[in-house]
Amino acid sequence: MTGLTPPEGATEPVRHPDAPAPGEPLGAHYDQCFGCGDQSRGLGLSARAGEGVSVTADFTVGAGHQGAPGLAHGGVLAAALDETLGSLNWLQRVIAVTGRLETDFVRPVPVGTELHLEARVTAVHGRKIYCSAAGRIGSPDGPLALRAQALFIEVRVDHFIENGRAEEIDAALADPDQVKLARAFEVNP
Ligand SMILES: CCCCCCCC/C=C\CCCCCCCC(=O)SCCNC(=O)CCNC(=O)[C@H](O)C(C)(C)COP(=O)(O)OP(=O)(O)OC[C@H]1O[C@@H](n2cnc3c(N)ncnc32)[C@H](O)[C@@H]1OP(=O)(O)O
Repeated sequence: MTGLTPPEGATEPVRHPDAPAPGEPLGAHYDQCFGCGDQSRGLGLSARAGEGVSVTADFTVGAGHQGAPGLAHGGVLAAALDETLGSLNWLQRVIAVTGRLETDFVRPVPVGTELHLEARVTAVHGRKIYCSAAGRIGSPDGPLALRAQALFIEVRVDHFIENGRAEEIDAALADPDQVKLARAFEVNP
């Protein structure tokens, strides 16, 4: 029992009526995010809305992402999967954080690789959002390098306000664009 199998009574995911159209870039949820933000040491990952409750994202493995010589670090690849899965929030207009992430590393990923990621929600049960993701080398149809199953848990904005370091939370709360973005996720139809 891994906690990654949707229980009886789980339902199909619902695409929010105001979700970005398929192909539309999702942008960063926070400019200091390691995954999608504007950080020199980050992944610089850019995600786009897909069909249904799915997203795609591209990420180029840089020299700063190595584990073994010339190869991507597994933790960095897991972070890229995590970020892509996190982008599914935009399609559902709920805020959710990773509870569990199980990753299969299927083949090594060399530095310089353009990794094409895809993630989708498979089922929802209360606050629990069951998702899967994959990463392919070179093109969306390229060789499979990564596979993941995940459980995200829906939270309120207060999750960040109560738990984040005061310095960054105060700055985020003083930024009207950031507040607007965060609150938009909490208004459901
Ligand atoms: C204006 C200022 C603010 C600005 C805000 C900015 C906008 C933000 C927008 C978007 C942000 C998205 C960011 C995406 C980034 C990429 C994704 C990440 O990396 S997220 C970071 C890594 N993850 C964590 O840090 C979670 C740490 N964990 C926790 O905080 C808690 O454990 C949490 C919230 C996950 C659950 O805690 P509970 O107290 O709320 O709920 P309980 O009752 O424990 O769990 C609910 C249900 O889920 C199951 N569950 C929880 N964790 C599980 C696990 N690991 N495996 C299996 N089941 C689990 C439980 O068994 C329970 O199930 P049953 O309802 O009883 O059936």
